[in-house]
Amino acid sequence: MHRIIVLDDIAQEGLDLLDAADGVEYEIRKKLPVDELRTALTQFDGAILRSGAKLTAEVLAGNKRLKAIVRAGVGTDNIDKAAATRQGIVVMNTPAGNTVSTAEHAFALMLALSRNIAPANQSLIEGRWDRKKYMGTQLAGKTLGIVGMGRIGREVASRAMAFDMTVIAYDPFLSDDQAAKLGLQRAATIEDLLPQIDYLTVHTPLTDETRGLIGKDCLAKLKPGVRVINAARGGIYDVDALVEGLNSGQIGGVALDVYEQEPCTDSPLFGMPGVVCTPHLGASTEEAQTQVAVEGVHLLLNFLQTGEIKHAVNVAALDPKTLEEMRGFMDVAHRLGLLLSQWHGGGVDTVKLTFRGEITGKNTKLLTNAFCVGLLERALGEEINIINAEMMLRDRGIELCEESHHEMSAFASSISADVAGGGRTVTAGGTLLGHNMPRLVVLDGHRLESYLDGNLLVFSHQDVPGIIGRVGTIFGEHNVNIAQMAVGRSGGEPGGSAIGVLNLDGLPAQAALDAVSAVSEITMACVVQLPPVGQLPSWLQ
Ligand SMILES: NC(=O)c1ccc[n+]([C@@H]2O[C@H](COP(=O)([O-])OP(=O)(O)OC[C@H]3O[C@@H](n4cnc5c(N)ncnc54)[C@H](O)[C@@H]3O)[C@@H](O)[C@H]2O)c1
Ligand SMILES: O=C(O)CC[C@@H](O)C(=O)O
Repeated sequence: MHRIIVLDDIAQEGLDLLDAADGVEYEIRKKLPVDELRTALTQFDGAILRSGAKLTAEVLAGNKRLKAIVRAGVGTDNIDKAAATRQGIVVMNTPAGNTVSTAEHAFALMLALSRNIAPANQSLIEGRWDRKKYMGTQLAGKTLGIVGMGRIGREVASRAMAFDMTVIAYDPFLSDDQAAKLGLQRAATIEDLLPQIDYLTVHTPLTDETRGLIGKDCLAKLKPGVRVINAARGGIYDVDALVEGLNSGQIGGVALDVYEQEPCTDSPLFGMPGVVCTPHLGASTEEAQTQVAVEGVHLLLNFLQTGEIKHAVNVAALDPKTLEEMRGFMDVAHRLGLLLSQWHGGGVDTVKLTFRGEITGKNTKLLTNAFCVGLLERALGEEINIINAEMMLRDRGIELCEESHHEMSAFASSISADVAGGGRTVTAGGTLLGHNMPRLVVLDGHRLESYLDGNLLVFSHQDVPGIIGRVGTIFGEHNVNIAQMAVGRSGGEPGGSAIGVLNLDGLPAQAALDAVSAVSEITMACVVQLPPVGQLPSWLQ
């Protein structure tokens, strides 16, 4: 049974889907204090929320059950994504469901500012007929500056053009070609845009870069009387600068839907002339809320029931078809990680992964993540999965580098990994035979073909006659059956170094290992434990 917690109001259509889903139960728990929220979250597999609940690092700390968080909406700034990633929790959003509603709200705010809708309404209901006082400006013929030309920015732009406005936009990802296709002008920098516009609207996420993006310096570059709108995130405009600009007349009007701290019932801007504010209503339409709730619930159910990852903001997407295609090689990568963590022995500083052949045409990030899980899971146990593995590795100061070479080696596709640290570098290469037969094909420069399956004895030795026989005898004496055996020599010539890999039916006793290690030609021997072939970790099933 998958348990889902609903942390904010979501549309009934979304709840109906939860009611109808097999093997799912849900609880609606809103506005929980931090301690209760932390405890509650430990009892659920998935969570769905809007912008009300705050999933901080503190709230997620120590949670071993939660696997997915879905934001029914766009902005995920109320979720600590680094903390979620570290705990292996996938965070997904519904990027497009409220785009049009939010663009329309930004536009409504722009119109409200231009025609003094809010103060004129207030004055009328207070008994005055102030037609002269509320003289407005028309939008046609004016220039709108848009910072952030993603989904919402583009919808605002097309509406502005329909109102006969000129649009100038700044977005680091907007090219001249795209701007031309959209019928607008591209500004190379925000500073270039500011002196040319009559209205300014921002449609960026709140990031370290956009926090305080429009502050005193920027506002000073505006034409006097410019009207500014924010239906993106509080914090993008500097509120003190807005107050100062309104007082000096540099700014003609301010419309806000969003605030640095929400809920926000107190702001120096509230009540100032020329200010109109709404309580984060951009996405509050029936249409948007139905879309984000339905899409969000589908995302959560699909993830919990099939492992599909779509619209994730902290990991690569993983749909069932890709998982099916990649499962075999992800299994190889995971087994190589497990093997090298045991063969290296610990104290890893760097990891280099090389992908060759056909597999490079696929999403090799999945292979990287699967390898990292294998490398770390003996140390970190069930806490690690393909969502958090790379971050966990980097958090431990381990450098990771990945290379892809389209040309094939001896195999249609192969993965090789170099793991270095503490003065020792170990290398393993693997491939997949058929759909589900993972093979080790190189170990520390020695070519071989060994099953990546179950308990292995790996031993490096001098390539002289009699070694295999002696190891076989020792294991015979200790009643350990050898199921398969592979030996590889460096350079292919006899007499150099060699590596043996034995697949054992059981784990050898320490006395057997000591006896093997005591053979003078054996330089190193180690038992490597891998899952039996066909036994997949939960994230690969
Ligand atoms: N008021 C609401 O209810 C409401 C509803 C939906 C979304 N939002 C907010 O609107 C934001 C935008 O939503 P979207 O769907 O258009 O997102 P989006 O990802 O499609 O677009 C964001 C754009 O901002 C650009 N950008 C990022 N940093 C920038 C910078 N420093 N300068 C200029 N451009 C920059 C990006 O390149 C991208 O094109 C969301 O992040 C969310 O916070 C608010
Ligand atoms: O949940 C809401 O209504 C706010 C949504 C909006 O801010 C978003 O980022 O999608």
